[in-house]
Amino acid sequence: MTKLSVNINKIATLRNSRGGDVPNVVQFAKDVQRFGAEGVTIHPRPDERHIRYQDAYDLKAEVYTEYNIEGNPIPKFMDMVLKIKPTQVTLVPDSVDALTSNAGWDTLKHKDFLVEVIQEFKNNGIRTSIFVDPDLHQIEGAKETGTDRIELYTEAYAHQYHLGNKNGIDPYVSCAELANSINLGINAGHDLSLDNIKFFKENIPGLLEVSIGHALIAESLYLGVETVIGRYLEGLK
Ligand SMILES: CC(=O)[C@@H](O)[C@H](O)COP(=O)(O)O
Ligand SMILES: NCC(=O)COP(=O)(O)O
Repeated sequence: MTKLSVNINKIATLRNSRGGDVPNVVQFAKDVQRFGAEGVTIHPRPDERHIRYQDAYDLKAEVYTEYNIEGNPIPKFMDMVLKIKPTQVTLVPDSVDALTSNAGWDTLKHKDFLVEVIQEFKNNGIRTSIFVDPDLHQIEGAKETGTDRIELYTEAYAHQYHLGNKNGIDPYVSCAELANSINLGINAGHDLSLDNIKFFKENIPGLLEVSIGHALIAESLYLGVETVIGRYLEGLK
C-alpha cells in the first residue's frame, strides 16, 4: 500500500498572487483528505513565497492524515517543526534561492549534521525522511544517519519516462531493493504525475508514500475546467 500525500504548495502560490485568502490553504487540505488523500505535504521555503510558516501552524489542527513538512533544516525551520510535531519531517538540501528542489543530500559529506538533526527530530517523536538521489552510496549513507526513511528524488525518472525511456526507473529499483534490505522506509517525490505514477508504483518494491504537488494541481485544473466553464455559462444564461 502506497500512501498519497498531496503537496499543497501550489495552492498557497495561487493565494499569494492576489494577496487575499482565495483559495484557502487549510480548506484545501481538509478537502483533499475528504477526497481520499492519505497525507498532506508542505514545503515552506525561507522566503515564504508559497506556504508561509503561519500556514504550517494553521494546518496542524486540520491535518488528521499524515502531516509531512519538508525543508532545509535551518534553525527557523527546525524550531517550527519541533513546535508543530508533524507525523514526518523530510529534510531537503535546498539553497535559499532554489526555484524548486533540485538535488538530494550528500549523505556521506553531511553525515554528522544529518545524524544530529535527525536525532533531535526523533527524540521529539517525529518520523524522519531525507531527500536523496537514486545512488546506492547515498542510500548506504542515509542508513548511517539514523533516518527512518528516504525520499527518492524522482525528477530524473519523470524526465526519462516523458522521453519514452522506461529504463530511467532502473537506478530507483536498485536503490529501493537496497533500502528494503537495510530496513529503510521508502518515499518518493518530485515531478510524479498521472502519466508516470503507475509505472513507478509497479516497479518500486516497498514504496510507502509519494508526495505529489505540481502535476496534481495542474491536472486538477485541466480535469475541472470543463465543469467550471459550464457553470459560468449556466450563470450567464
Ligand atoms: C522535495 C520536493 O521535491 C518537493 O517538495 C518540491 O521541492 C516542492 O517544492 P516547490 O513547490 O517549492 O517546488
Ligand atoms: N516531495 C515532493 C513533493 O512534495 C511534490 O513535488 P512536486 O510534485 O511538486 O514535484
